[in-house]
Amino acid sequence: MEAPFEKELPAGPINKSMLRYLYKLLSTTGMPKKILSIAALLSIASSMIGLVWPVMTGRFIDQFSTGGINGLLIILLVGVFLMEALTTGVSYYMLAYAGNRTVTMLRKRLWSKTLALPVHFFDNHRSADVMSRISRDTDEIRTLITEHLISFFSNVLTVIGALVILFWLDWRLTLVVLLAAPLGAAVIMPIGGKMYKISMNMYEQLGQFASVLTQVIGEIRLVKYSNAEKREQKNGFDKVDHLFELSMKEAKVYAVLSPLMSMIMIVLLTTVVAYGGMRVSSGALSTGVLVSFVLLLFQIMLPINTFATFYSNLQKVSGAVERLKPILEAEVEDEHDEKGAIMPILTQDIVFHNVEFAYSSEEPILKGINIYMHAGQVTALVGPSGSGKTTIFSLLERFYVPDKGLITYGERSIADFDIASFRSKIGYVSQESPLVDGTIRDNIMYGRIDTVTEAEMIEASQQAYAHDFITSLSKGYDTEVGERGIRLSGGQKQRIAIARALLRKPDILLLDEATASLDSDSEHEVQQALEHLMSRCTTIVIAHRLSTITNADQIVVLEFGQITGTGRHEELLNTHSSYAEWTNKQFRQTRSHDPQRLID
Ligand SMILES: Nc1ncnc2c1ncn2[C@@H]1O[C@H](COP(=O)(O)OP(=O)(O)OP(=O)(O)O)[C@@H](O)[C@H]1O
Repeated sequence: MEAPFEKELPAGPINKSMLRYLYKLLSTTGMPKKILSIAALLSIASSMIGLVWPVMTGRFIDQFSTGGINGLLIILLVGVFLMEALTTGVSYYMLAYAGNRTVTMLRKRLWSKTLALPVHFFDNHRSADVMSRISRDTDEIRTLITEHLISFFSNVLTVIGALVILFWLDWRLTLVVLLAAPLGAAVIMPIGGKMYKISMNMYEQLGQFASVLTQVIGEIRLVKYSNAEKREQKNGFDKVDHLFELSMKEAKVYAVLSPLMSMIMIVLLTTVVAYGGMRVSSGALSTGVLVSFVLLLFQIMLPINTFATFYSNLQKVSGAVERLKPILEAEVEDEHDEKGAIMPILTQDIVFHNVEFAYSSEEPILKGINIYMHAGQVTALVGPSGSGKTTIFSLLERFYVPDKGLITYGERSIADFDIASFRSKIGYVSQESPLVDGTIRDNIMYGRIDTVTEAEMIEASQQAYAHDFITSLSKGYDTEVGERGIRLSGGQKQRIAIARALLRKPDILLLDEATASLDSDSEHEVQQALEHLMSRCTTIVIAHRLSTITNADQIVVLEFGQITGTGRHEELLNTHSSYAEWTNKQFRQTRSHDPQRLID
C-alpha cells in the first residue's frame, strides 16, 4: 500500500494556517530565538547603514566639486563601510547558526518520531518518501531561516528607508522609480506561480527517482536473476528524462525571467540617469544627489530581487511543512508508555480471545481467533500461504492492534504492558534473519549493547552454534557484515539471529521456520541452537518441518484467517481432513528430498 506523494503536496500557496503551523513547529523544536533576534537586529542595522553611505558619498562628491576634501567625512565613510561589513558578517554567521541549529533539532525530532511510529505508518508511506522528508524538506526550512526570513524583513525596511530618503532627495525622480514597481510585479507574479508548479513537480519526480534507485539497488539480485536490467534501465531513464524535461522547463522560465528583470532595471536606471542628468544640468539637482540617488537605487534593487526568491522559498517551505505534518502528527506507537505495566518475571500463558484484525478497512485478515498457548509449551501454526500466520506474529509483537478481541499475557492484556519491556521479552527468529550494518558483535548485541557483557555474548554464540564459524573468520566478532561487510550464508545468519535472541533471554519465542534448504550441517546446528532457545520459552512457530509439528504441544490450523482445527498432530490427522490431506501431500512431495521438511 503506497500513498502517492503528490496527494500530500500543498493544494495552494502560502496561507495563514501554514505560517502559524510553521511558527509553532519552529518554536517548539527549539529555534534559538535570542540568537535569531540579535541576528535580526544586526541585519536591520546593516541594512540601515547600507542606506547611509550612498547619501554620504553624494555629500562627498558635492563637497569635492565645491571645495576641498573633508577628512572627517572620509573617516566617517570608511567607518560606515566597516560597520556595514561587520554587522553583515556577524548577522550572517548568527543566522547560519540559527538555521542549522533549528534544522538539526527538527531532524532529531523527526528521526525520534519516525522510530516511534507504528509499523502501519510504514505500510502506508514509501521509505524513500519518508527519507526525503526528513533530509530534504527540513533543508528547505534551513534555507528559509538562514537565507530568507530575516533578510526579507531587513530588505523590506531597506526598501522603505530607501524610498523615504529618495523622496527626501528628489521626489520627482522617486515617482519615476515608483512607476516601474507595478511593471516589475506584473512580470514576477505570474512567472513566480509557474516556477512554483515546476519546482514542486521536480521535487516529486526527484522523490520518485530516488524511490526507483532504492528499490532496484536493494533488489539487485532479483533484477539480474530475472534479466530485468533492460526494464529497470528504461524505468530509470524515463524518470531521468522527465527530470530533464522539467529542468528545461525551469530553464525556459529563467531564460525569460532574468533578461526581463535586467531589462526593467536597465530601462529604469537609464530613465533615472537621463531625467536626473537633465535636472542636474538645469541646476535643480546637484551631481552628488544624483549619485546618491543612483547608489540608493542599487541598494534597493537587490532586496527587491530577493523578494521573488523569498516568495518561492516560502512556497517550497509550505510544501515541506505539508509533507512533514503527517510524520509529526502521526500517533506514536504507545502514547501511554509511562503508565505501562512491567512484565512479570515468570513466563505466562498467552491467550487470543476472539481476535479480529484487518490491515485496512477491507476484508478482515483474521476472524474470531481463539488460541490458548500454555507457558513454556510449543504452539505450531500451520496453514496455506496468506492464511494469516505472520499476522498473528505481528499482533503479538504489537506492531498492530486487534480491531476486536483481546490478546492476554497472564492476567493482563498485552496492550497494558510497557511496550519496550514487553518486546524485550520476545525473541524472534525469522526465515530471512536480517543483519544490520556493523560487526558480528554489533549484530548479536543489537539493542542490548549496554546491558550485556562480552562473556555473555560469547556464551550465547556458543549456544547458538555460531561461535566456531565466527572465530574461524580472520577478524572474528569484529568482522563487518551487512552492506559494507562480508555476506553470510543463510544458516550463519540464522545462527546469529538465534544468538541475538538467546542474549535477550526471551520468555516468548516467535519462530518462522526456514523454508529454504540449509546444508545438513547447518541444518543440524540451527536445529540444536533453536532447541536451546525453545527450552526456556513459550514458543509459537510457523512450522515447515515435520519434526516441529509432531513435537509441538498443539498445532493450530489456519485457513483464510480462521482457525479450522487445534490439537496434536495425530489428533488432527484423524479429525481434520484438509490438515491430513495437506500434511500427506507435503510430506509425500518432500519425503524423497528431505523427510523432515514440509513446504507450503
Ligand atoms: N502490511 C500489510 N498490509 C496489508 N496487507 C497485508 C500486510 N501484511 C500481510 N497482508 C495480507 O494479509 C494476509 C495474511 O498475510 P500473512 O503474511 O499473515 O500470511 P501468512 O500465512 O504468514 O503467509 P505466508 O505463509 O505466505 O508467509 C495476506 O493476504 C496478505 O496479503
